[in-house]
Amino acid sequence: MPSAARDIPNSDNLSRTVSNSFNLSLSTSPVATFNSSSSSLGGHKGTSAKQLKPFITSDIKVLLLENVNKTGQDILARQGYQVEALKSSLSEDELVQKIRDVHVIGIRSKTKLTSKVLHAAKNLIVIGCFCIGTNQVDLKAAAQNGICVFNSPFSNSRSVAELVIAEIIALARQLGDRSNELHNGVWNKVSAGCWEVRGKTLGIIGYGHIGNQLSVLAEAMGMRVVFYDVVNLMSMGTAQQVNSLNALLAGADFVTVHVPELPETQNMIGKEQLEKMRQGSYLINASRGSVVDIPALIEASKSGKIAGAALDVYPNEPGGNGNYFNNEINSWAEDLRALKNIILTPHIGGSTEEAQSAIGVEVAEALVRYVNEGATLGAVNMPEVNLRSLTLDEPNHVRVVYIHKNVPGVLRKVNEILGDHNVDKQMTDSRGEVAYLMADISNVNTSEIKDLYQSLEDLGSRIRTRVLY
Ligand SMILES: NC(=O)C1=CN([C@@H]2O[C@H](COP(=O)(O)OP(=O)(O)OC[C@H]3O[C@@H](n4cnc5c(N)ncnc54)[C@H](O)[C@@H]3O)[C@@H](O)[C@H]2O)C=CC1
Ligand SMILES: O=C(O)CCC(=O)C(=O)O
Repeated sequence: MPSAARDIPNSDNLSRTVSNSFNLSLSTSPVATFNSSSSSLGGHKGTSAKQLKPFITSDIKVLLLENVNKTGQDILARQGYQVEALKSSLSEDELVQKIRDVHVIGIRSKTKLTSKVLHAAKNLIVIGCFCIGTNQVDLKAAAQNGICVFNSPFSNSRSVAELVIAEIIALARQLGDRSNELHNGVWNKVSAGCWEVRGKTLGIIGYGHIGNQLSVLAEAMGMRVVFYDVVNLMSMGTAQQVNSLNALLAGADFVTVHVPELPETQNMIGKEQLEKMRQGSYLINASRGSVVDIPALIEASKSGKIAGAALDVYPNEPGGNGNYFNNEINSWAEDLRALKNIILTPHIGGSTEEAQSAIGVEVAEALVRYVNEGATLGAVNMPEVNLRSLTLDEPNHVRVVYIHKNVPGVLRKVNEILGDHNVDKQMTDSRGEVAYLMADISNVNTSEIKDLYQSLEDLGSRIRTRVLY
């Protein structure tokens, strides 16, 4: 346990030595939070004020699922938090049980944090998605419960782009089939239907972090690149933006999809779109399983319209390694497995040592900053609010974090409460229905902290109050 954790007294004998435990950097001492239950960091409304006490770092319970990289586990453990790391995901029912005591949860793409799970998560203050996609989390329900969500927006983009490059060449040369045949002892030296990629056109749907990287790599191999995106974007190299999905589908030899999972991207590539693609072209999907209609792809492959495809993502993905990918999980799985020149990978686009290590650091640091200092920089469901860290020459300071409903008149009431003290700095911002206020106030007597906390808790607009010091 770090020394700072030992320095932080309980609420019954708060002493000013607490000020010495202000966070100076992420790698040093943590800052305590004034809680609304003995094990929470500002629980849901309705918890008993009698149990108020500041947390010590070893009170913080962190649950990491889906084999979060050791870099991230170590950063959280070094803070003195209790870290439990599991290799697989958990089902909704298992999560509802397990998440009750947890303050911080770290997941990857498979764990579904639904509104039912979040409702059971009475102590949860923050979610770390150790990946790019955040579609697996009900972001709105999280915000409404005062739970901040972080992700890693681009640490695995390059890894995905490199996988797609490998797949473009592998599909063009039917590498998967030749390798399978020879593994089965069959020598089948053919050139029919095998191509160089030089001079071919790559169509990228969704020209974001991954699409950009891919664009550069594909041009370096002599491919022509066109892209379609809902936003007008600057092209990398000599890539050209086209103004419709249909134009992209009709003009590309290889089509690759890199859009987020959204209502608009559901079955974005279905029967109609596959019909618009060039005869003998190829489709790659490493975005989300909901984006491509797989039964339609199976038909297009059987008819020869599509010469090959690479899929890294699926509608229902097994929760952990070793589970079968068969018709019980997706009714078309066995049909898909039987097709020629279809590369099937188990959602490994971002699975490289480099990407996972970088994601571990990035997301764990964001979680620590949020738990210890209340900073929401980079949050995907809350406004971005930050104040410089408190320093040792600011004794008797308290940092107040107040997450509230974004309705008129709240700031006036909050400032009436804070106004009894000296407000040194304050920042507030809103995002949709939720607003986030952070204030550093000085000359606060320890005896006043409980009242300050309770006054904020009693406001009708309150979603979550935290007092860090
Ligand atoms: N297979 C894997 O392991 C991985 C999969 N992913 C998936 O890839 C997706 C894309 O990742 P990034 O490139 O980092 O995201 P990004 O957010 O940087 O780029 C997405 C692009 O798609 C565009 N877009 C959104 N809706 C669209 C629509 N309806 N039509 C056309 N364009 C649209 C956006 O404007 C944006 O330019 C992620 O959301 C995630 O689901 C990400 C990382 C790893
Ligand atoms: O492997 C993972 O953690 C998920 C990768 C992914 O799909 C993402 O980053 O969105």
